[in-house]
Amino acid sequence: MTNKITFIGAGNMASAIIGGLIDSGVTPDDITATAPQESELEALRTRLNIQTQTDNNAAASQTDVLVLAVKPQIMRDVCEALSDTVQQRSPLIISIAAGLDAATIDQWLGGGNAVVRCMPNTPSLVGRGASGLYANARVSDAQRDIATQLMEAVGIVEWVEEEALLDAVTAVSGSAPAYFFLMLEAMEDAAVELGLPADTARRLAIQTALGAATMAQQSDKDPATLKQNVMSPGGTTEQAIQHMEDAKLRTTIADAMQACAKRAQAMSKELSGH
Ligand SMILES: NC(=O)C1=CN([C@@H]2O[C@H](COP(=O)(O)OP(=O)(O)OC[C@H]3O[C@@H](n4cnc5c(N)ncnc54)[C@H](O)[C@@H]3O)[C@@H](O)[C@H]2O)C=CC1
Ligand SMILES: O=C(O)[C@@H]1CCC=N1
Repeated sequence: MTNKITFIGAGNMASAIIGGLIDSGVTPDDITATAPQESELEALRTRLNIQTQTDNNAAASQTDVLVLAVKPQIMRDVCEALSDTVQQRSPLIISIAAGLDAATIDQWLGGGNAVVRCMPNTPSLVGRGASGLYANARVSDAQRDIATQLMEAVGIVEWVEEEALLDAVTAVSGSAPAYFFLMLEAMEDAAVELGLPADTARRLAIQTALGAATMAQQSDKDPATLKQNVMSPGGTTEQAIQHMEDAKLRTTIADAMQACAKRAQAMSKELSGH
């Protein structure tokens, strides 16, 4: 990628993506990150050798790709302050903010922009991210490729052709690392109840999650078959799974994901004002 990329915001998600880009061979000199405080940028500059800037417009005026990586609640102010520069420079806009639609971002940036909306997740920090992407009508095929390359530097990319489906992406991957962390917490606690030391329980549970995910990824069998393969008739796993089914774990997961997607829709209304 020979484009200049600027990140507005240098927090968790921006630094994860920047780290991945550098690992994948992007020249640090081609990457700029901005934040209001020089102190936050200093660590990133020292660690990754990238360019940093406290002035968003100065950074945006030199860039081909502008990644908006600030919290959704301050996005309007940040975009409106950037709109003149963006109108002059016309970079590809990539917003990673939850619950803010492409049309609203475009409008805050003065209109007529190529906007990609991206829903990443925090495992991007370790190169195991999963991102859903949506492009508005102004985004060219070449710009889609740039967005794909950018997010593939930190994990897998899935494009959706309807913007509303990003709410489902938020439910199945954006927010979902937290579901698995909850499962790890609960398994560790239960194993301690069964007598194991907490650190032993944690290591075993984490390795098992990793192993199961790796098997699911590498096997040509679906998760239902892989589950069945662990369950000997009349054995131990059958007891555990029967308990989860009786407790309606599937319904709980479905309800949780519906609530997640609904919150993404509501945030969109609250933040865009329509
Ligand atoms: N954390 C997560 O799991 C996910 C977060 N997101 C989205 O990513 C975006 C960023 O989230 P995080 O990185 O977690 O937040 P964060 O709080 O770690 O980072 C926000 C960054 O914005 C900077 N900032 C604040 N005001 C600014 C301004 N006026 N100009 C430039 N930079 C400014 C902060 O200094 C900080 O570096 C959010 O919109 C969030 O919805 C999306 C998917 C997952
Ligand atoms: O909880 C949130 O709103 C953000 C978006 C997806 C993950 N974290």
